[in-house]
Amino acid sequence: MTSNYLELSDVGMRFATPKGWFDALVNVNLKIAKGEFISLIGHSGCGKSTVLNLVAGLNDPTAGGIILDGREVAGPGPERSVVFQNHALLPWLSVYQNVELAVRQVMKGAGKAQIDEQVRYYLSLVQMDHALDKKPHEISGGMKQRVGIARALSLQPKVLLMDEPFGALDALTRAHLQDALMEIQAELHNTVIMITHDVDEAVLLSDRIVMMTNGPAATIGEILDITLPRPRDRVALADNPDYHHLRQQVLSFLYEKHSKVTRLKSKADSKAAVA
Ligand SMILES: Nc1ncnc2c1ncn2[C@@H]1O[C@H](COP(=O)(O)OP(=O)(O)OP(=O)(O)O)[C@@H](O)[C@H]1O
Repeated sequence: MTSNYLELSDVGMRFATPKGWFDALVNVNLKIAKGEFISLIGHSGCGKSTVLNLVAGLNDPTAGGIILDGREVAGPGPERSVVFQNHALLPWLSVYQNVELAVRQVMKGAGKAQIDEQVRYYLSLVQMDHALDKKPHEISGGMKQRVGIARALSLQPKVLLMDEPFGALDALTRAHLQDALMEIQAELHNTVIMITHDVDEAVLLSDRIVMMTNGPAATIGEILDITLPRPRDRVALADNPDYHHLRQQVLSFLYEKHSKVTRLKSKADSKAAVA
């Protein structure tokens, strides 16, 4: 397993604003191995989505660069698919057709039967193969998110990017989707970067948690290895002292080392960052 399948080197992002330049990110360095599940966590506005957008190729970094599987990331591409908090299914297409559209994108020239097999495979992975003909408005928010994940996976991306994928769901639905994602991960071994605000979710799902400092000029503060054995069971973890220790380390980073007080200080610093 190479530890630099995806590599962010000295990445910086500076936005032009009406008040001048705004340094959102500075010196972001991160090496991610193939098949690794990474969570990005940090206070609101610290730059998590900016990192994800850079890896997605939606923005170009203003400093440094990003290499994926030996190639520099330049612009968006199907090898980096994104799942957003609010599913972006096409409302006039059925569940099946929404995934079919993505499958056709990566299986150009494939026969109908081959495409059909792929569409059904990815929808069965997220347990949505019972609702192939339903339209998005006929299914729940959790189901829509499942279809969104199936669609993103069906692109067979080198990296799956998830921006708070379960943020809009109720706690029970969220737990079901986290479990589904862990099962899929065990089967497909995707390389994943997921943004979350949920400490328990980050510890449950991740191989490493990347904790970001507060902006402006945010960067990676600490990286925590989550060594809990897999498969992970949320109920069993509730009694696991290692789980509680890891959880505590994330909470300490967020609320002691980089709490709101630090953020107020950073705000004063921001005047220096906005040239
Ligand atoms: N296009 C832009 N132009 C100017 N500033 C921007 C732009 N995009 C993001 N920013 C600023 O960069 C900083 C990081 O934003 P970003 O959305 O990445 O944070 P985040 O950690 O994802 O926040 P949240 O958790 O609230 O979604 C913020 O201060 C934001 O206002």
